[in-house]
Amino acid sequence: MFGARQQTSRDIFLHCSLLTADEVLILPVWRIFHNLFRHPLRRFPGPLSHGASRLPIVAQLWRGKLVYHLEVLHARYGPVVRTAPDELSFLDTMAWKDIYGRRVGLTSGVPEIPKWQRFYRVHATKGQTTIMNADTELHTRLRRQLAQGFSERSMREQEGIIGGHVDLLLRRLREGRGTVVNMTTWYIWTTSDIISDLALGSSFGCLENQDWHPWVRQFASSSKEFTYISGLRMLGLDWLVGMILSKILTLTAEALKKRIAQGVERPDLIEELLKNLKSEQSLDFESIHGTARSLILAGSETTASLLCGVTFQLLTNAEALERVKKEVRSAFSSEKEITLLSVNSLSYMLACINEALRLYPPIPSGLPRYTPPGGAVIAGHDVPENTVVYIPPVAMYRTPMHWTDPDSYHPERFLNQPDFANDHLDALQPFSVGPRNCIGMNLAFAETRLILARILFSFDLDLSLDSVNWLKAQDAHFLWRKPALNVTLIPVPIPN
Ligand code: HEM
Repeated sequence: MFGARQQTSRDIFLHCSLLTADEVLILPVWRIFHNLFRHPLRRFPGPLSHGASRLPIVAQLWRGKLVYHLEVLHARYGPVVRTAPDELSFLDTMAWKDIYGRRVGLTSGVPEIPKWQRFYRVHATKGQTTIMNADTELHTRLRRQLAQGFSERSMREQEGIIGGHVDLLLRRLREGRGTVVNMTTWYIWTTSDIISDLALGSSFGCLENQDWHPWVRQFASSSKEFTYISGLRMLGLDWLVGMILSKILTLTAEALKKRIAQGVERPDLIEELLKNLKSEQSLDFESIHGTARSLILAGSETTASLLCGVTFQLLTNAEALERVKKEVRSAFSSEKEITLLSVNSLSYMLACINEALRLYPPIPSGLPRYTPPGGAVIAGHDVPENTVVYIPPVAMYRTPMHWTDPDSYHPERFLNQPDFANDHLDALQPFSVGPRNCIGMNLAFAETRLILARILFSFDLDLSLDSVNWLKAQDAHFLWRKPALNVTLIPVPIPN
């Protein structure tokens, strides 16, 4: 009996070692064979190596070069490319609506294509659900409750909070008169202070202290880690992710608890979520906390990138800089006149911002969706179920398929100039489209317009020599890894 048990254990051990060998050798070979010769996506164009395995894409992601790599692949293989065994990348403008623009709910009859959770779970703590990764039902609820905080009316009420931080930024920049300042840092500090004030009820205080808040510093330096985690998930190594996540995520729970304890009405982004905290419809604390953190993650680095991008483009395009300065300085006679509302009349400056979004989209990486049972039709292609699909923004915004002189900065393309009549302006969707598009778009535009107009009104700017190549070959780890953007600011005399 004992012998038989021993025999069984040995059998199991042998079997396990065979299985391991299987996994290491036979399964991958079989899988590669399957991916290349039997997989339903085999008819789509793309490099053999990418059709065989996801490793080449993950390697580019980890190197921070994926956004450029996708540009090269599309230039070589056309508007649809098989970028991994079960993955397609699209450059057709119709794909925006087909991938992201599905309507939720019975009236439309077409459900949304869900987010690819292997990618989206990365930003949550273990098991935590946020607006970014919630299923359709919870997402609809969260979005409805948050929408109020992002309405036109709320933004007018928030002007005091936003304006206060912008005033402080301008004061700090004046203090450094004539010296070289790193605008990357000032912009990140400003947008982080604004969004923390609006999402948590108290500001991180970076501008006040002229120093990094630990959370902001951690996020600014952790985008690379997020990409590593993302890649591990894509390769199916979730257990490793669990170990790493708990180390790099800091919780903002304390600030939120204080905001709840205050109990006051405040025109911020989470007022509506907190009002319902005690009702049956309410979300639990962790979901609110996760969502508040998502707001900060989504709203700080992105808006700072847009500000950096437009500043850099203007400082390297003298004609555009002169024209936008003239527009701003002739529209206002004092800083006080520059408000969230009044900046909307600056049509050339708005075109400059749009063109900066094209050449430097704050979210340069594709946002992956996963086709549901039955598959989907995308840009006229029948795509089978369980396929990862996305639009790669950098490739989309720089392809000659959609843009005249795509690598140069021409704000005029957004002002109906005949030279750019063949441009496909609807290819540019930096805030995405559909039910999961950016809820903070108006806020991002408002902050960017206000800050840019105030800076252009108050300073002459000069790019430092060491920042002339700021944009060239910047790595993208989901978000850009922005180096220092060094600029000299000369205060313009204030008119009497
Ligand atoms: C220039 C700045 C910004 C850009 C380019 C941008 C872009 C985007 C994009 C492309 C998405 C879709 C993400 C996806 O499909 O996974 C998104 C979602 C989101 N953004 Fe923004 N964003 C910006 C600023 C902001 C700001 C200031 C906030 C304010 C809190 C914000 C909050 C959000 C939220 C909460 C979502 C998720 C929406 C949902 O799932 O319903 N974003 N953003």
